[in-house]
Amino acid sequence: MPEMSDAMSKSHTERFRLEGQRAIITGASSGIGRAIAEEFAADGADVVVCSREQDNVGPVADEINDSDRPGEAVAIECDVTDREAVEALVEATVDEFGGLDVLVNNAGASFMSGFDDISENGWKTIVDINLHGTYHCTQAAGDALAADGGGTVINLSSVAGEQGAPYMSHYGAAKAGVSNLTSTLSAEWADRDIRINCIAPGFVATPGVESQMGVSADNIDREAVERRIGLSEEIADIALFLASPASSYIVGQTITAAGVPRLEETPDI
Ligand SMILES: CCCCCCC/C=C/C(=O)SCCNC(=O)CCNC(=O)[C@H](O)C(C)(C)COP(=O)(O)OP(=O)(O)OC[C@H]1O[C@@H](n2cnc3c(N)ncnc32)[C@H](O)[C@@H]1OP(=O)(O)O
Ligand SMILES: NC(=O)C1=CN([C@@H]2O[C@H](COP(=O)(O)OP(=O)(O)OC[C@H]3O[C@@H](n4cnc5c(N)ncnc54)[C@H](OP(=O)(O)O)[C@@H]3O)[C@@H](O)[C@H]2O)C=CC1
Repeated sequence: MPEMSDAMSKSHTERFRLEGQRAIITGASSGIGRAIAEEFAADGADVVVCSREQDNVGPVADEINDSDRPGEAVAIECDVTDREAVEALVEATVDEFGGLDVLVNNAGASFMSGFDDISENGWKTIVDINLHGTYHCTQAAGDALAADGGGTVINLSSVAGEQGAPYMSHYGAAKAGVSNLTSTLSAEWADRDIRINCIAPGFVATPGVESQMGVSADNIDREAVERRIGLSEEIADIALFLASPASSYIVGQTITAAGVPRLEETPDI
């Protein structure tokens, strides 16, 4: 009988835990990124939380550190479109925690507009944050992730990048790029033991979506199954799984998390 690997010899609970892991979560001042940081810290990971404004992300680290979560949090201001700032973020993480095991490329933004009305600067702004931000962070973190036996990258794409969503052509194109980078780079970096996966959420109630679309976590039916809006915690749960050894055989995948398809999208049978 073949010997069990180290990972498989651990209990179910141990394989789902992030104890001792060191993670960077970009765009962690709000919404999905904040929920990921909180869940990772609750599961024992030390987290560096970043966003463009120290005043936005500092309170997230304070809240984690003041709670009974076992993981420690450090807040660092970093705009993911700024390569120097991203390199400083990775360096500061390694200095603070002694290494890096998990990178979550969560920072993202969009606005809704018909294609004809998207200016060149508007297009570049969205591609820059969502796609180039992921490029900068992943490239800057590669060596740190490869050290100490490898690491994990979790990207945030979108259903808009998988199936197309009207009035989001810039965002959908950028997120499709994120999804493709996930599969391409996971093959390229397999020999560095860096496992890369991606989550493509549907609509999730976050401050960003609320400001754009007026939907909030307070006015949804959490028990509903059919095409309800999602919660940040439901996306964070997937990130937790993808970061943990329990998902060790999932590589280069984009996992859609969008509830049940709308009835009108169901084909006739
Ligand atoms: C089945 C489909 C399911 C899909 C689900 C997807 C749901 C959506 C998910 C998300 O959107 S997730 C992220 C949620 N959070 C946000 O979107 C953040 C809110 N937005 C912003 O923070 C900002 O608006 C921005 C998009 C980051 C832009 O801000 P910034 O300060 O960086 O740039 P600006 O100088 O304001 O603008 C740059 C450029 O873009 C043009 N622009 C901005 N908003 C609009 C708009 N509403 N309509 C058209 N154009 C816009 C702006 O005019 C500038 O271009 P120029 O005028 O200089 O040419
Ligand atoms: N909510 C949804 O329905 C969906 C979201 N997604 C994706 O999930 C991710 C999170 O979305 P959501 O939680 O809704 O977004 P929010 O708008 O609620 O939060 C976005 C976060 O990104 C940060 N951020 C924005 N631009 C930058 C930047 N240039 N550098 C660093 N941080 C930045 C913001 O912080 P600050 O302003 O402090 O810089 C904030 O912390 C995004 O990638 C989004 O595209 C995908 C599909 C659906």
